[in-house]
This record gives sequence, C-alpha cells and structure tokens, in this order.
Amino acid sequence: MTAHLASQPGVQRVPSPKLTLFVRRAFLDAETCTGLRAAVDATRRPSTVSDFNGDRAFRTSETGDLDPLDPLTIALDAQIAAFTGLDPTHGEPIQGQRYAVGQEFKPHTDYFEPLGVDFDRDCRIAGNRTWTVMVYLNEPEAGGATRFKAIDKIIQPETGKLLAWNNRRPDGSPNPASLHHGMKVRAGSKYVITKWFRERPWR
Ligand SMILES: O=C(O)CCC(=O)C(=O)O
Ligand SMILES: [Fe+2]
Repeated sequence: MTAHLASQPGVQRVPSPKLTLFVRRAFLDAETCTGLRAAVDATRRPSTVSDFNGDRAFRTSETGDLDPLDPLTIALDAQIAAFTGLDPTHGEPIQGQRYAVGQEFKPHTDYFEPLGVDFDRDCRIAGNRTWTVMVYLNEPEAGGATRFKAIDKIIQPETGKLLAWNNRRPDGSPNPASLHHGMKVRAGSKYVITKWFRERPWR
C-alpha cells in the first residue's frame, strides 16, 4: 500500500528513512468536515488509553464513535479505503477526537506494546495495529499540532488534511519511530477522525 498511497494525486511523503508518513491536504472538503464534527460531538466522552501509566493527564481529549450506519461514515470509510489501498475489512470503526483548550495526547505510539498488560485484550482477535489514518476536521486558533518526535517533524492541523503512517517496520515489528504527540490546543478547539488498521480482519 505504500506504492498505492505514494501514487495518489496530491499526496506528499515526509522524507525520513525511519518512518513511512504521507500527508494529503484537502482530502475532505469543509462541508464534510463540518458534518463529521457534529457526529463527533453527538457521542463524545473522555478518551481512554491502553496500558495506563499512572498519568491521568496523558490523554485529556474526548472520543466519539462515528455511527457505522451513517451515510457520512460509510462514504468516509470508502474514501479512505480507495485512497490508501488498505483492506477495509482490517479497519477498526472510525473514531473522532475532540481537544478543548489545554487538552493533548502526550507522546505515544498507536501500536499496542507486545509486553503490555492490555495486549491480549486489545490484539487477540485482529492482531496489532498496522496503519493509522487521521484527518483534521478543523484548525484550532493556536496549538494542536501533531509532533513526530523521532523524525523531528511537526504537522500543523488544517481542515481536511489527512495523515497516514505505517506503525510497523519493514520486517513487521512495531516501529518506535512512529512516536507522536497530539500537542496542547492553546486557543479554539481541535477535531480529528482516526482510523486504525489491523494485521487481521477486525470481525
Ligand atoms: O490529535 C493528534 O494530533 C494525534 C491523535 C493521536 O495520536 C491518536 O488519536 O492516536
Ligand atoms: Fe496516536
């Protein structure tokens, strides 16, 4: 899927030997983003983490599940599958995240730690996460960038901008260079959708 993604119109690959990361500006139009923000607002509640590390401020955002039967969700899923070439049967249901002023998701990886206490619960059926697809649904007035620390790259939120990265190394092992930080929103709010793909079918 790296070749498929790389060949999509408007896509840019962030130069790094350590991480496969693509950016596509204006993947979604403003109207679609507005509809998706409302869908996130309809179901949001405090976000959770796996392998709780004792830091209650580690992930302070809210999470909302998109309704899988909503035509907006169905269209978005199809658009992501066509764009990435990733097998939609391996995809988790799309989630939305909302960050208010001061909220963040501290540096983390999206794959589950093979030695973590929650690994069996999280990965027994579908396996670990492979790719992350994320789309910004708005632009906070200040803050809220996504920082990939290990490759020294900061991505600014922009309405409709997509990020897609591979959480694995070429040998299939989890890639620590995928470490990223959803930085604090300083003014306004920030909405994203996230779609994670797995090694095996989700259901
Ligand atoms: O909000 C961001 O910029 C990053 C979100 C994120 O890393 C996640 O939801 O796993
Ligand atoms: Fe993440």
